[in-house]
Amino acid sequence: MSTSQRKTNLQPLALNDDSLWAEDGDISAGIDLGGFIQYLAEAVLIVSPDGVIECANAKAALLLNCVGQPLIGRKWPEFLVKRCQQQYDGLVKMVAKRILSLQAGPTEMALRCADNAIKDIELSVSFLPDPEPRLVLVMRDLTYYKAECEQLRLQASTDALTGLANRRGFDEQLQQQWQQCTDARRPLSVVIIDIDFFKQFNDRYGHIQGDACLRKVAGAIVQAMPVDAKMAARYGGEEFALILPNHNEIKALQVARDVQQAVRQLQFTDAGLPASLSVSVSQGVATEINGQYRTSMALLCAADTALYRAKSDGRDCINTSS
Ligand SMILES: Nc1nc2c(ncn2[C@@H]2O[C@H](COP(=O)(O)OP(=O)(O)OP(=O)(O)O)[C@@H](O)[C@H]2O)c(=O)[nH]1
Repeated sequence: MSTSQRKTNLQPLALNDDSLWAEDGDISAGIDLGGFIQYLAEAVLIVSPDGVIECANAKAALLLNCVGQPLIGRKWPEFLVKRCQQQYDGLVKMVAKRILSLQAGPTEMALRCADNAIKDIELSVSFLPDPEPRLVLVMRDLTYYKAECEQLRLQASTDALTGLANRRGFDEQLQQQWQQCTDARRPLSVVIIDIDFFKQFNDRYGHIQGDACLRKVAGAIVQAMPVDAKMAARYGGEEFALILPNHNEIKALQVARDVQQAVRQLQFTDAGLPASLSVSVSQGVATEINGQYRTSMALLCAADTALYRAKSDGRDCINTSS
């Protein structure tokens, strides 16, 4: 390939192609790289192989929270958090040994900006071998993207009506707690809580009031939860569930009694419903303590069976799997 072809056609060539380094031709000859990168939409730095910043565009200064401060001559890796400095050094070493191709990334890294703010970025590194090796770093700010991902992750595991965790959040947390408690041979209890005669409530007062009732019951459950409980979730329509790590059956039963009391005391007069109206819940409790359940799902099934018995025992009561 002629030098003139290479000037206009920057393909990802292999770095172990010795001709790239041996030739005298300047791949960027005629291009004012410092001026050129000012026109780019991305944050771009041009650095020497030992990390000294030679050019930076305005977007890069903005990303590094360095506007109005000198960037040229500073060591670029100092803007990376420690773990990423090692990662970046490794990358450059591989380039020096010509293991990597001309481009690397995008790789997720974290910046420590001039004002010490930490920013997640995606970094792409391209290598300009001629006339002397330089690295072109393109950085994309992931702050907005990460916040949005976190927001979506939270939404995906939250019940919109009550603000409690939903079934997905519950299942994930139960699996985690199951692992931790069984590994450490500590007890783990689950409680399933079901509102009694909720269909009648809906039929009599309407679904809007039914929704308000679900929110009130959720609030009562949260209020009754001990601080070391791991999660209260809306498990289904009018069903809730608790994950109680380090709770043996006696402790879990006490939590269920507290929930029972908190729900019994709920008032609905603020919603214009009769002062005499009360709501109750039936609950099933199951505890894993000595390996009697093989999986978290088996533990949950046992709590569900106990709940079923509480319903047939007349409701507003608590049953255990033992
Ligand atoms: N308002 C409202 N109602 C719901 C929601 N999800 C489920 N439900 C209602 O919950 C009721 C559950 O009825 P059932 O399964 O018969 O249970 P129940 O009437 O509580 O009877 P028992 O559980 O046997 O005491 C149904 O009427 C559903 O429509 C919801 O998000 N909002």
